[in-house]
Amino acid sequence: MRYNGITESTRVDIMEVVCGIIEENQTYLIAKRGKGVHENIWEFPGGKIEHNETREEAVVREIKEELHLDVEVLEHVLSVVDHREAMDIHVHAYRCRKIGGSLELHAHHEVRYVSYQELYDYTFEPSDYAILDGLGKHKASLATNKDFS
Ligand SMILES: Nc1nc2c([nH]c(=O)n2[C@H]2C[C@H](O)[C@@H](COP(=O)(O)OP(=O)(O)OP(=O)(O)O)O2)c(=O)[nH]1
Ligand SMILES: [Mg+2]
Repeated sequence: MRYNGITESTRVDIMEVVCGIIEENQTYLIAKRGKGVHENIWEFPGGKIEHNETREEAVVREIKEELHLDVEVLEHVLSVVDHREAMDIHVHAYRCRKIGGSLELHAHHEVRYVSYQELYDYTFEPSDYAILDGLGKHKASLATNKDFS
């Protein structure tokens, strides 16, 4: 069978995932994955986009479900593609700000707020290092914007 000119054997499924980079006082929230797939890997909280929701809505929902925090999405930072054997994972990363809620861990073993430099001391999903680099570039451009404090 063919899908848009691509044979079935080469067709790659795509999983669309969002994650939120929650900033607080020049630090960023990272979370250590709990029991299940990729346990103990550090990540930015998030997950799969559901039908009929925007990426921004998915960030807000996932962070509420996983950490019981209310966040406001500030802006898109970067989207990366992780080519896995079974599928391609598209990860869309957004800067966020906490606006409410009290931390509860529903999907992770632990969270930490760390500085930008400290992020590189942790083991993330391979594709997340591109997000760290993108965040660095984003920070640099924001620093030149006087409207950003
Ligand atoms: N949450 C999150 N997932 C990431 C990141 N980078 C990355 O490659 N992924 C991958 C890991 C997973 O294979 C995939 C799906 O994310 P997830 O496991 O958090 O999805 P979810 O919260 O919807 O999980 P579930 O309800 O299906 O248990 O995305 C990241 O920074 N944050
Ligand atoms: Mg998740």
